[in-house]
Amino acid sequence: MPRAPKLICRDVWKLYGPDPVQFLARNPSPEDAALREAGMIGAVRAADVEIREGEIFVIMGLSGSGKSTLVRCLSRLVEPTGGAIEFDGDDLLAMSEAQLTQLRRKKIGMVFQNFALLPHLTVLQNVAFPLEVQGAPRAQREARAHEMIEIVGLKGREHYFPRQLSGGQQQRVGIARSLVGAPEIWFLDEPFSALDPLIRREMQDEFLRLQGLLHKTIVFITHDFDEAIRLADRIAVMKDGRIVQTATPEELVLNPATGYVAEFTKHIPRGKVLTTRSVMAPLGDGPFAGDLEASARVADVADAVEAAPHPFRVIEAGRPIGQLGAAAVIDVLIGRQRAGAPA
Ligand SMILES: Nc1ncnc2c1ncn2[C@@H]1O[C@H](COP(=O)(O)OP(=O)(O)OP(=O)(O)O)[C@@H](O)[C@H]1O
Repeated sequence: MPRAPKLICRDVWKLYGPDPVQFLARNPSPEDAALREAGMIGAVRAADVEIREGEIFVIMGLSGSGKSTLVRCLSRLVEPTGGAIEFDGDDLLAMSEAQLTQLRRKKIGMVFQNFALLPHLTVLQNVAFPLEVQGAPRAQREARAHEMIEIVGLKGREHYFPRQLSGGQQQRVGIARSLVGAPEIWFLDEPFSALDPLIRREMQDEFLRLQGLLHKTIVFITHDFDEAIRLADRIAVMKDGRIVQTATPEELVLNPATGYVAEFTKHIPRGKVLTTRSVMAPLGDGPFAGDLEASARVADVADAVEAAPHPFRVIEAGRPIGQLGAAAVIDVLIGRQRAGAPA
């Protein structure tokens, strides 16, 4: 079902250099050479993004590609040089400082790579802090903070200080704090990149569990394509300030728009990304071993399909649309392409 757009940005630019607003007015769509000549850095260039309600939208790109600058433009922590941004249908760029402060306090939650906790406050005080800034009464803010601490699995550690917690636990505090004001949109800027790989994976699972409970609209920055495909509904790939492709993980792998995107997707195990829908064969007469959802990932159904004596039917919206047998699953898992095969 198509979801309503929550945040839309059109032709957003952020240039650093001498008099960027004037420069962009004179050159509405400057290419590399024009930027270089004028001594400009094109941190974000002509970004078009539509973030839909309830989706996990991942912005992926290497260091310096413009991810953080773009996300900061989306909350106007950085002032865009040009373009248009709408938040819930309101013109973000027309808002006053006071309106922006309200918006950031009430509707936006943020989590950062370095946790950004206040070292002299306890877990409880850190999590309750945004509500304190808003002037909520103590009992109310502590009750709400306790709720969030429990939801991120830190019950019992309310009175610890950040230095007494592991990195993963500190980030849980950061997550709880970002959620305490019940934001409508949640920005996470490389939240797990300071964590070691095992904890990082655990936190990704935890994040997906939380999203299953909370259904937030999420903008998640990462430079790690593996992380992006695990978490994303859609991914925008950035390079040199530009968004080179916005697509589902599956579309990125099947139809990379550029060689650059193809390079990123090359090492991804296809079974983790491809769905049964994109690798199924036309529906035969049976017999069938059972039914699979069209949106299920091949890796998740591989064991069942391989062990069964017959193919499975692939079902979409309650109707069979194709079939999937062991040979096709094995092709995906070992990366073998057959002539005429769908993927
Ligand atoms: N205040 C600034 N002044 C000048 N250039 C800047 C400024 N902020 C960012 N840039 C430049 O803009 C480009 C994009 O930076 P940005 O931090 O958005 O990239 P990123 O993809 O988030 O990188 P990272 O993953 O390393 O955080 C970089 O070339 C950076 O040097």
